[in-house]
Amino acid sequence: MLEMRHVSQRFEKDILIDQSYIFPSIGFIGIVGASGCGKTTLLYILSGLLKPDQGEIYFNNVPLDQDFLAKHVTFIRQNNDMIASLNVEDNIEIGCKIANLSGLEKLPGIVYQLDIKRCLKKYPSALSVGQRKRVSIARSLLKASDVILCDEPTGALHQEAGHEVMQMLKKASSQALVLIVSHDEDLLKTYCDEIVILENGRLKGTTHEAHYEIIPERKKKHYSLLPYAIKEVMFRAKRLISLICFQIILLSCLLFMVEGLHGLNFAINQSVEHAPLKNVYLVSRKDQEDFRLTGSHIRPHFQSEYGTISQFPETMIDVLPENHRHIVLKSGRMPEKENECLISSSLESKLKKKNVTYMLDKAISLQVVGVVQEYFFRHPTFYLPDQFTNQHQEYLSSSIYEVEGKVNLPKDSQYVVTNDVLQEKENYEELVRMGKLVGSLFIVISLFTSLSLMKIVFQSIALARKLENAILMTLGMKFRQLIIRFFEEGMIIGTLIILMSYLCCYGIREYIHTMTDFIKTYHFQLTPFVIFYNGDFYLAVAFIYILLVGIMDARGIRYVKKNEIVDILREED
Ligand SMILES: Nc1ncnc2c1ncn2[C@@H]1O[C@H](COP(=O)(O)OP(=O)(O)OP(=O)(O)O)[C@@H](O)[C@H]1O
Repeated sequence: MLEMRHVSQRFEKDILIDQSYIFPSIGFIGIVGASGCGKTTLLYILSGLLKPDQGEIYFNNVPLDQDFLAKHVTFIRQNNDMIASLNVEDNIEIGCKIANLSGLEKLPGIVYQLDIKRCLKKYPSALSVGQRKRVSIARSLLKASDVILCDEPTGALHQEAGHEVMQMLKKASSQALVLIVSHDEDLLKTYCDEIVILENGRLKGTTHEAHYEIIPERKKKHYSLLPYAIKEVMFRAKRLISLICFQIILLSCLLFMVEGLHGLNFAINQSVEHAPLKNVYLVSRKDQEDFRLTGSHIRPHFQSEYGTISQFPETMIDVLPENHRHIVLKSGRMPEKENECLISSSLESKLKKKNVTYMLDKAISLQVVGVVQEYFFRHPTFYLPDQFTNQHQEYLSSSIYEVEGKVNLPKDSQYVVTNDVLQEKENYEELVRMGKLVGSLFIVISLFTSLSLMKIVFQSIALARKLENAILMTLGMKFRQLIIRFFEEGMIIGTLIILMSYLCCYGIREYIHTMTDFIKTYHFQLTPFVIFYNGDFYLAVAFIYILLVGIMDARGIRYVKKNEIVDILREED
């Protein structure tokens, strides 16, 4: 039983003046009145969508709460009361799903009764006005609404269809209170049990005796509205496609840049780790004078530059350290005799035969017995064994010493200590640091730009969906549910973008892997599927990004303020 107690409402004029009225629990009641007298406003007040200036509405002697609309009411409007992204079946079921009411199994019977089976998979845009009304009535029947509020349901229908709708509503009124606003008094007189006239803020009709009944609680069933969010995203795909593509390109670039820098760092470290001379320090005096430095793992520097390898005049010649366990050979073995040597892998392809000639004071024949694996640093080098220098003492310097290992280095500050490998590492690291700085700047600027773009797109979509969201609220959707819906949609879009970006990035990596020379040099380490050591980074990026897109989309809720629902609906009317 729906009851008004001392309800007053005023806009520019009085719509309702201290009105108390009791509607019956079931029955078909028509509401008539001059245009602009407030009939639609009365329906909004009775549904709970509009809080009156004064007074209160009671349903079964209880003031309306926020569940009233969802649980007990179906609002049938003259124009649009359907969700464009959902087909007819979803549009009928959504009433129950929003309110978490069971009873979906009744759908086939209701569809048959209203003769809309053929339309079930159609979208609202493909329906006639009459079919739309049938869908709205089906929604109210499926939900077993106690109150059905109809605002000019036959307004846009031709006569025959109007009668059909009235017959259906009449049938529904045997189990519910159907309140119908119409200008067609004859139609109302034909079908309605009673007619109430709204005039000068007063309701003229037969108010009923208070008769409260206990309405048994409807069986609850929890439904997820996520499938509807997915359908909404698909429905808006055309508007989102350019945004999504832009985001994918941007994110792929960012990920690829991070990958590149990360790979570069990795490759540099690996290169240092296995560089033959990584532990060899050259020690000289600041004044360049000769001196004597003795101790374990210390030897005079071999001045290899006094001679060249005849076939490779530009290459470097170094002496292998005593401790060479860290050296990785690509092929062959370590030298065991004085005339055996190693070459770095960048020389391998140029070496025609295993024997080379070292032009020192005389021509010395060397045999290449192994190839040193190179990582990031690529230096065409010949590595001579320690024994070789023993045979050519005249080339040992007395002003530069080679010291293996940091612990053996002299502490005195008059010495100059250098290590080519570490020096090179520092130089490259400096470059990577600069790359990171520029990269971070690029990331911040492009993220800011792309998020601003996203904001504009989401804003325009949210504005276009104002009416649809208001309709969802007339179906009983609560503000909280609407925020979650927006948020879910944003997360779906974010997830889509992230997955596509990772795939795209993975694709680029795979492509680069086909360029073997490049990859040998730069060692890209892309791990888009969050498996390896930088997995945490990708997971964090994905999580933050998806959350951010969800929040940005949820901000669209500000265009559907609770107290503006009625205004949005009125704008459409
Ligand atoms: N939210 C609002 N803000 C300001 N004025 C409003 C608002 N809602 C309704 N009105 C005004 O209240 C009056 C009643 O409007 P309402 O739409 O309820 O009348 P109605 O009887 O349904 O009219 P019609 O029969 O032409 O559809 C109108 O003058 C309208 O402009």
